[in-house]
Amino acid sequence: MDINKRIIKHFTDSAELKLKVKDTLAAPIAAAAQLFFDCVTNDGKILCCGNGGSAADAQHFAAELLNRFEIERPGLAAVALTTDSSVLTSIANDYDFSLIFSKQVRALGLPRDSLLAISTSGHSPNVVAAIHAAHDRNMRVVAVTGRDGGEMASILKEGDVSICVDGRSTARIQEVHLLVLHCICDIIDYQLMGE
Ligand SMILES: O=C(CO)[C@@H](O)[C@H](O)[C@H](O)[C@H](O)COP(=O)(O)O
Ligand SMILES: [Zn+2]
Repeated sequence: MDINKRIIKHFTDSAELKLKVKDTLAAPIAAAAQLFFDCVTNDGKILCCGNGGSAADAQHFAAELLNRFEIERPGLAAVALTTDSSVLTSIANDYDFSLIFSKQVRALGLPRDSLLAISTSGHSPNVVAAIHAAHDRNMRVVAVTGRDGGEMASILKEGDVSICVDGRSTARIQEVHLLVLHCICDIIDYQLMGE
């Protein structure tokens, strides 16, 4: 395949996956936006985690809530658990990499807070552990996953929200995840400020 054809296939595959899942994901995306809206308007904060590209997504979402998305509004309480290298390296060094997020959730999480847990496989042990920690802290969870949702989808509780992108490629799933997170930002802004 020549390079131009490869590039066009990436664009086509990405657009096709977005169109394939849009109807199925509309309801869970709306539910996630409502959960986070209720959280941040009741003195709660959103803790966000994921690995690799999903760590970038967690940071991207936290920045758009804490600072701004597309309109002017008050900053909203969201924190990425992926950014403090001292915290991350000390937990991984002294305990285990699988605990880098859950230890932060146990230390920072309150029942009025919520967790955004992102994983394309749904199987990353540190994200799974963060969900268990959030449940132990009586927090609600929004799981943004791919494929069949993996272990993450199976451990969610009543009141949590599962947004599972039915795709096979990690990159394509991540591209839908970013759109999902932008939809959530837009709905929260709309609920707060109107058109
Ligand atoms: O961005 C990419 C691939 O597009 C990678 O960095 C990817 O996020 C990493 O391999 C992650 O460790 C994958 O973890 P997960 O999505 O299965 O939880
Ligand atoms: Zn990537």
